[in-house]
Amino acid sequence: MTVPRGPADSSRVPRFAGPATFARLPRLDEVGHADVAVVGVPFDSGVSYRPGARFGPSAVREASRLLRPYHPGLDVSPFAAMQVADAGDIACNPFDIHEAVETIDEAASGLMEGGTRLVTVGGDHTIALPLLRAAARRHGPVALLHFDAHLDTWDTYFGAEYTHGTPFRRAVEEGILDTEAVCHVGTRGPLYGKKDLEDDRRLGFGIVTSADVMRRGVDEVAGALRERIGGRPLYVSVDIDVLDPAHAPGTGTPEAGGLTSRELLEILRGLTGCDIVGADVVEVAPAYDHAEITSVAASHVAYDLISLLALKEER
Ligand SMILES: N=C(N)NCCCC(=O)O
Ligand SMILES: [Zn+2]
Ligand SMILES: [Zn+2]
Repeated sequence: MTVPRGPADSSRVPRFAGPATFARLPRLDEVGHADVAVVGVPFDSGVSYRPGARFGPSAVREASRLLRPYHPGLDVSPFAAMQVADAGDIACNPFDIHEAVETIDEAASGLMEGGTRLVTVGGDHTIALPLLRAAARRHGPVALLHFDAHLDTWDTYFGAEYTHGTPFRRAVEEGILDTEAVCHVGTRGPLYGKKDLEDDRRLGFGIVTSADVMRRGVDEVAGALRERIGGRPLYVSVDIDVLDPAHAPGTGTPEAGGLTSRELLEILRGLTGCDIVGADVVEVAPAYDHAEITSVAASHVAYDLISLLALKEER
């Protein structure tokens, strides 16, 4: 039997028919081994404000039905260049965050055996910590590009160490990030105090704010990021709230003054040549969405990340 590859043929099966996998790709159990697996983590017990990101993975899969096989901006057909499959969802405990973090780490590590790279769809930002642990176990401390309205380097909320506002402080404490190359992109909005920024700087992070992107432009920003990252193994974490609420209303902690989806996609496309070892797209909360604005944006972000991985495969 031939192993399926790439999306179902949309001239034979309408895009809107059948159960949703990401981009109508085959399931991992149908292909055996994948170069890249898209995996959902329907977990949102770490949120500090609006809940609902547990429904992100299924919303992003639904919104990804219209993605097409060729990426003109990057000149690549990602699903032809490599085997990309949908690994389904990691089922984790919604009542016990510590257990969920362990489950995500173990499941991600299992999926990465044999060299599969993961593009994970959340879920709230808590999940980045176990995903980084799994990435670092395989690659050593990784460089991090973190697209977000928020720093997510706060210490604790209500005494809790694992929340969607704290994954990157934990990651630095654990030594799983290469702090020579860790950077937030798109941050903005009110903070708890000036100390948030001082702590963040002390942890090693660079910041390109949302306003910096507007003033400097996407090409200059992407060039500077590329230079800082160099040849290091790179993890890319995209909190969809990096986008302006006009471009991504369906999220839990929206902040005015964000990136456009065009700016975000163009910065990502500027990362060609970086050694991306894993990525996530998190914080899509479909209950606050309209007309799939947010889940369509997230599906395109995931598609661009997969396309960058495909370019790496082609070289
Ligand atoms: N959306 C994420 N990941 N974090 C937001 C935390 C903001 C706060 O609770 O103040
Ligand atoms: Zn955020
Ligand atoms: Zn975040």
